[in-house]
Amino acid sequence: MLERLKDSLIRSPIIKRGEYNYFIHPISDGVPSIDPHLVEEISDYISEIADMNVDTILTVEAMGIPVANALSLKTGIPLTIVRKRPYFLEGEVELSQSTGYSKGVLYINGLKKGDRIIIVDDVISTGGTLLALVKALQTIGVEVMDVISVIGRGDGYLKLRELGVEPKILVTIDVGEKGVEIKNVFGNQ
Ligand SMILES: O=P(O)(O)OC[C@H]1O[C@H](OP(=O)(O)OP(=O)(O)O)[C@H](O)[C@@H]1O
Ligand SMILES: Nc1nc2[nH]cnc2c(=O)[nH]1
Repeated sequence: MLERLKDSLIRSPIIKRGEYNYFIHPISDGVPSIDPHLVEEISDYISEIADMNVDTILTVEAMGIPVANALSLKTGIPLTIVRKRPYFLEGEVELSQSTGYSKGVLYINGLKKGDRIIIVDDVISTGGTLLALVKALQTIGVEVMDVISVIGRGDGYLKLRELGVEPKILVTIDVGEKGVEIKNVFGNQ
């Protein structure tokens, strides 16, 4: 399972962002191009393992969008995108995001107390993005039914356990200067 994802990951080129070994992959970067069959393989798999009894699929700009949109089209569930710029709408929630190589601010619009959602993102590394996002969602009173990341590296995902969330990571990798190795595939117990 997830053969296209695994095969494409082990071919990912690595660049340095400071000291950080950054892998470049279509799902996380849109580079060189995104194979729709790869996106379909991933969104099909997510629809089978996630709680899809939700009001909306939530993703984070930018690279969570291709997979989350495919899942939305497949299930007919609306897509909500957390943006990197404000809209100043009533109830907009601002949160700061940090990753292994960047810091930023995110803005949530369109969610209200009691909404049931799943979060779909492309990568979890330090866990900084999803930790801040889940904390903000919990203050709104949104019910986070599942957190899915297509790709996982490092142990940052453990931070989410402080919030009572166990993310479902489809493929866990190791990233060295030489390349990407597959560590685990979700469901491969
Ligand atoms: O677990 P973390 O260390 O937080 O890293 C994961 C985040 O990094 C990437 O986002 P980025 O802000 O690089 O933006 P992009 O999606 O626009 O590439 C990715 O889309 C995740 O949201
Ligand atoms: N493409 C990509 N996205 C990331 N997000 C966090 N770490 C990484 C990485 O190494 N590569």
